Amino acid sequence: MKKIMIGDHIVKSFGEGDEKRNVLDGVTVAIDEGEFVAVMGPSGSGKSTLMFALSGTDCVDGGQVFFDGRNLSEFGENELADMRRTQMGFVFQQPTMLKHLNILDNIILPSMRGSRKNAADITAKALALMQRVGIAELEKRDITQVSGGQLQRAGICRALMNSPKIIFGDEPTGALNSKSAEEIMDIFSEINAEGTAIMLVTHDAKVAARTERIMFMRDGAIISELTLPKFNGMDTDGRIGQVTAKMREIGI
Ligand SMILES: Nc1ncnc2c1ncn2[C@@H]1O[C@H](COP(=O)(O)OP(=O)(O)OP(=O)(O)O)[C@@H](O)[C@H]1O
Repeated sequence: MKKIMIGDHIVKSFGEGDEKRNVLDGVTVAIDEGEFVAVMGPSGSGKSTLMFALSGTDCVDGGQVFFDGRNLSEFGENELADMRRTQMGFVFQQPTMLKHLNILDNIILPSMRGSRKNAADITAKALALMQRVGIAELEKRDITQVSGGQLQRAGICRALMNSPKIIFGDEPTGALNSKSAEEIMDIFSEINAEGTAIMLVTHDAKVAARTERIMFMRDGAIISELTLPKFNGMDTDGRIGQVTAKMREIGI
């Protein structure tokens, strides 16, 4: 299977002089095309830092990162930003949206920038995505007039606008109630079933149990992994049980 993302002995440090410490301490990780992975670990173990390093959002202090076969260090700053915008999707705990724009405009705005596609095509794509995730009727709504779950669906639409090869999600269900979280995970499962790789950082065993490989981090290193069959809607409790048992075993 071709690797879409490779991190080879990534080192990332913060601080200066005596205060300097490695938040990622030589992490090696590879994600297959179309794979669905989760990263778990205690607060401060380096999960988000790993995600930012792999996505080229932050530069690394050591090691190398490859996306789709290309070393990120070969990219200029603009090219890297362009690649992130067109080939990667990002979903955060709280989608950052502009208050003076409605939901639809927030979804299409990043795609309008520097795009060769015309505005009508971009809008049509956004409306199709909104339909798909169940928020079609909210296109003209203000972002303050929708629920957290609806806003997160809009965030997912925005992330999908350019048909990315990989989606990075940092606690995408962290601010949602359990029903909304499950619905959002259903959407991620669907997106993954269509071939998009997904990497989610999560503290939630229920979320991780929907993926097919969980990397467990502690102190800037991946200390263990758990692989599961691709989720097909069955045996949810058994999968959650496996994740929690593994967490207990490694003391997370
Ligand atoms: N820009 C920064 N400057 C200095 N230290 C940082 C910076 N970003 C992260 N850190 C430190 O790096 C460590 C790892 O942070 P990171 O956000 O990756 O952890 P995490 O595992 O995602 O935690 P959480 O589950 O709480 O989100 C933490 O100790 C954090 O304080």
